[in-house]
Amino acid sequence: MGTVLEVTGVSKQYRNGRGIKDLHLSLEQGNVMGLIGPNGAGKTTLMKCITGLVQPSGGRIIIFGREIGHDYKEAIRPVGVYIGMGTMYPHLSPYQNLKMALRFYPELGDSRIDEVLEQVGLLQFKRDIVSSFSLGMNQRLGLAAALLSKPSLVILDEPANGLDIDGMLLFRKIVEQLSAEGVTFLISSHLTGELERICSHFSILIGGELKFTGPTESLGKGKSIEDHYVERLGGNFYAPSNNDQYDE
Ligand SMILES: Nc1ncnc2c1ncn2[C@@H]1O[C@H](COP(=O)(O)OP(=O)(O)OP(=O)(O)O)[C@@H](O)[C@H]1O
Repeated sequence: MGTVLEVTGVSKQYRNGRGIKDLHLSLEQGNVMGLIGPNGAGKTTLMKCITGLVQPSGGRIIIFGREIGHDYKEAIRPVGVYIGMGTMYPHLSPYQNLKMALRFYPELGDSRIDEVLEQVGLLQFKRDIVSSFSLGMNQRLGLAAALLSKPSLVILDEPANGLDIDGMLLFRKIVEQLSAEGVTFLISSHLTGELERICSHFSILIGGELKFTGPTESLGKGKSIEDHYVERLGGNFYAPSNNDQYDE
């Protein structure tokens, strides 16, 4: 088993001073890493840095031995990503959206679209218009898009939000099956109970700083991820500021 992702001293400071500070994280092949933290902790920012959607202010990110700052195209090739809604064209169907994404993977045929839509339970809605989709259906489609290229590292930002019970079971099954085949996952979520079921490892991010990273089995007997998280907060429940200014 090799190292898939190495995040070394990664920081991102937005102009409003917020962001993430000096994060160190490492994922081995087949790991399912859950990323938890309060609203505004920096989970999405970290994922955006890893996938090159945001330029870090410092540090190094290496995916399968390739540094994304130097060799972005090759480093990102084995990565499947779903970071939030709004990445699909709403006036197009799932088929049309995925067909566009498939252009970057000439080795994969059209049948791959049906395969991933089937996997996430959306095949019957293949020709519907995405703008008619519910939150859960959008989440399923995002997961399908992330899996389309048969990635070796899958990065999912709050993929379980809005999923119904069937969707949750499907999601769990997909993660279990693929990780058993050696696919590595980084998944952010507020659903700690769900993460406990699927994650081999978890990390806690609070106020842009990593407070814990380690195997789920290192939780003490009878202790949940939520207990661990509350301990790390040290009773200081975090309230995100309401004067967010969005800039790079
Ligand atoms: N483009 C931006 N410009 C300025 N500040 C930003 C930007 N994006 C995020 N931030 C700030 O950086 C911090 C981390 O945000 P981020 O979205 O990474 O948190 P998160 O952990 O994903 O939160 P949530 O659980 O609410 O999705 C927040 O304080 C947020 O306001």
